[in-house]
Amino acid sequence: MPTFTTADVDAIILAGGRAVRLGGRDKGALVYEGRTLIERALAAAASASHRVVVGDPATAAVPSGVRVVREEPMFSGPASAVMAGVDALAEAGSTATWVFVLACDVVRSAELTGALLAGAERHPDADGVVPIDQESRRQLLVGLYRVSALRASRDGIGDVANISMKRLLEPLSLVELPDDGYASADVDTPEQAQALGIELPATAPATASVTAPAQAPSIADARLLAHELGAARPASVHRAGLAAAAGLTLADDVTSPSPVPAFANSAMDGWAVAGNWPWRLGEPIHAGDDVRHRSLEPGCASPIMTGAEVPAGTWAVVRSEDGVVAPVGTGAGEWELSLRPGLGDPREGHHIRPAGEEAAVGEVVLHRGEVLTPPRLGFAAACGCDDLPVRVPPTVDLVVVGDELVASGASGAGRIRDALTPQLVPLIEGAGARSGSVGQVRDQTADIRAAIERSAGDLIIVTGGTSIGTADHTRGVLESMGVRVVIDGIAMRPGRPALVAVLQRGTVAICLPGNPLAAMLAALVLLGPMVEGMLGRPLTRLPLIRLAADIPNPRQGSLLVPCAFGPDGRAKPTGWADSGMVRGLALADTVAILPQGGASQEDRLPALPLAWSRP
Ligand SMILES: Nc1nc2c(c(=O)[nH]1)N[C@H]1C(S)=C(S)[C@@H](COP(=O)(O)OP(=O)(O)OC[C@H]3O[C@@H](n4cnc5c(N)ncnc54)[C@H](O)[C@@H]3O)O[C@H]1N2
Ligand code: MOO
Repeated sequence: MPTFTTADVDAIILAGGRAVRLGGRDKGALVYEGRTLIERALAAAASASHRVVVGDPATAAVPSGVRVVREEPMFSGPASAVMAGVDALAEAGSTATWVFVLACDVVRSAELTGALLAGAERHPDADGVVPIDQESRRQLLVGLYRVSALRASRDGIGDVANISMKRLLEPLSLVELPDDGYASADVDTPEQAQALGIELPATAPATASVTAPAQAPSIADARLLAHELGAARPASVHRAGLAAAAGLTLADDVTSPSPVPAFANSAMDGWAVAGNWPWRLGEPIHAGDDVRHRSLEPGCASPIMTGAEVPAGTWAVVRSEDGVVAPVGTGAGEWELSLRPGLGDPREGHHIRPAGEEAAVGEVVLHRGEVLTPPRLGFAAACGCDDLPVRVPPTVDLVVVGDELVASGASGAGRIRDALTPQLVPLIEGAGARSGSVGQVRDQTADIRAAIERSAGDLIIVTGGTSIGTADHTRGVLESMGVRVVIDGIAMRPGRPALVAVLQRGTVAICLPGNPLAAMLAALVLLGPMVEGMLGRPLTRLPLIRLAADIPNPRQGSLLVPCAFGPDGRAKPTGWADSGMVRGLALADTVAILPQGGASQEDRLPALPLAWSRP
């Protein structure tokens, strides 16, 4: 039983921030999947007792009955807006214990509200529940908070204008709710809006071409964008036999065609027994025997093998080491079974695996989006499945650009051995995609364009030529092809100049810088999430690691550092980590993501996992 009902819960929709990165547009009025962001947030809190929007009363379009209030002073920040909402709810006569705070730009908050309520029910002493995203950031603007705790915090602080949400929530004891699917992500940039298909009214230029200025997304945002872009691709589905399905992704939920186990069976070698002992011994039962026409009479026992079906009437199974068989009376060829001295009567069902213990007929046993691991294939077989609905892995074509590159032998005399193809092809396969055509092309606009146009892949990876040198043509080629750019640079080094664009025919192109470490790091950020999206898998959460020593990062954006784990489990830089190098990553177990400003040994840092390395 819920400890509180939704009548105890109000909602504050935050819709009044200055959307600076969106060119100052009114975020609440943007339309996602047919509804404005304010409408979506209100719908996410549809069951709330009272709902209030904190935004601009002059422009916010809300249904009748929903109040719009404004924080004082205007634009004094989210904490101030939340408390304006709390006051407005009290004025409206609400006495609810809990309040949802939903920023309208968290377009998928509806996916979280149920879990937030459940979290508050599970933790009755908590002051709030907040999602924690894949980069271990608390998403405070899509939370459920105890109203009295918010008020008490404000009373302690005094003026909440321009204080952070973190500060307002400091005294609250919050429970974290893992948000594995990025449902708590907000729409901050034109790229994110575009990736979601949100049209931006023309108050400011949206990113229309490769050269349009755009803010480089963080690694977290780049992963999210790549995943969303992948997920937007139409799914291709087929049925695969179990052997062929290994490692593929389920396209649909799978229900069990039979109960597991299909029949009640013995968990031990011993005797099936019925009634009181001593039991008279009957015919043995072997695994595979059909016992539908047999039944065990009271006072009888049948020797039974592990896994054999127990006949009707069986009370329990006695293990072979727990029973003693002796001739009956003077020994007329009949035998009886007794329990060893000191053992109590068997309890009903002892050592019997009941039918349907693991799965019932028709029960969903495997879920859409799950990868078919060896144990899941075994489970599918046990359920009686012969083939499964799976997603067809996307094909990824690789175009390696560079006049100087050679495919074999040593570098020298202006020739550089191609060090990317040998690592990108297995990276593609390891991500769950199929490697398609692999070709090297010259630094010529026409050649690069022809390679991209020829590709029949679901995704094209182009390496090299992303920079601004006279021989760097990749950007120009894309521009001339009228692509839609989704990512133009990632706020990280090495790997900053990566580009993600959607061709007019809908195929996605990932352009990686030519420097080998930069290319691999950008590929590690973008490729896995994009393929996960294409396969209908959730976005993998980044693992958290600890450093062996502090590492500074005085420059802008994240610094990516290939590291090896020491015996103490701490990550130590491998060295050889300049953008043009290849050795450092070859020695690495993980890649630490250092935020701007650096990180200390105390921090738990997100890292790019390397699928081939030990954890
Ligand atoms: N004036 C500026 N120059 C550069 C900038 C900049 O901002 N201003 N950015 C630098 C950064 S950061 C990177 S990363 C690189 C990106 O370069 P490109 O994507 O244009 O790549 P290329 O010029 O084609 O090659 C760079 C380097 O990598 C070698 N390479 C290329 N492909 C391979 C391969 N398959 N295997 C091995 N090595 C490869 C190539 O020979 C060059 O040495 O630009 C900086 N410059
Ligand atoms: O970003 Mo470049 O990728 O630093 O080397």
